[in-house]
Amino acid sequence: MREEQDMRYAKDPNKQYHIGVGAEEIGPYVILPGDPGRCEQIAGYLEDGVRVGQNREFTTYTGKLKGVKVSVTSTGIGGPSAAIAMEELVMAGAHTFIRVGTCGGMQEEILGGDLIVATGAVRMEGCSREYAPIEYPAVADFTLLCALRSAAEKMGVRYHTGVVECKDSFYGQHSPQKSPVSYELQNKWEAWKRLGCLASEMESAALYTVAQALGVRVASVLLVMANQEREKAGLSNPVVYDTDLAARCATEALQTVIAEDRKRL
Ligand SMILES: O=P(O)(O)O[C@H]1O[C@H](CO)[C@@H](O)[C@H]1O
Ligand SMILES: O=c1cc[nH]c(=O)[nH]1
Repeated sequence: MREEQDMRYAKDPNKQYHIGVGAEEIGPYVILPGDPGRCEQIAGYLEDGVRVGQNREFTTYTGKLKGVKVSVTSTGIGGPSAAIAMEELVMAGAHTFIRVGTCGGMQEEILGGDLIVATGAVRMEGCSREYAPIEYPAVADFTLLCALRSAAEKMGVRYHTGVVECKDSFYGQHSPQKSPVSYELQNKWEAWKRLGCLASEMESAALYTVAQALGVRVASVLLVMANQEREKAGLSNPVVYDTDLAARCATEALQTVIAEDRKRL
């Protein structure tokens, strides 16, 4: 685990430069939503969750689960800001992360409202390449995956486990035909589908790769917002925006992991 602090650019020597919070305010376990607007709702699942920082796209709440400090920090959209959040949280002492996000389904059996527990992520984004050669796989932590799957089972919700695809252009996913490189986007999308990718989103590949580089644990649980493949096939396409199910799954899983860590450490 990385222990040194890199505070060269911090305006306040006790706070990380971008996320605007320091070691005192951060727990070792962190839930990472993309949207800052989701932090308060997720913090509602913590004991005594209070807002401890806000800077740019990074909003942070901290409270407790099973008596252990747990934080919620938003990462914004895309790999670069997610990587910054993770790097600074690790420098502030965090070691275990669960991303709670939204995604778009890619296989016809995946419905809006389902959960995806992402075992791995296709690195079609740019950020992870600055942490590991492209041959290196973006995979989630196995303990966290098991805890997320058990939590989803316990909740009795529809969920799927498998690989998600990550890219940098949201509209390249949804309107690839408009892009000058449509030939590449469309051919790759077809390949990801044939390879069984469950859903598309933007941060897991970077987070999984950065976590490997820094020696920390991460996994993602994602709410399927909609499925463009169902729409294309003329099937019903429910659209669900509320990520509460994914947040509940993440907090349930974290409680298990905290209890296991307590026994182990
Ligand atoms: O809902 P969040 O966590 O932001 O995740 C997904 O939603 C955003 C795009 O709308 C991207 O960040 C994508 O990964
Ligand atoms: O379709 C979607 C939904 C959420 N996030 C994405 O990146 N794509």
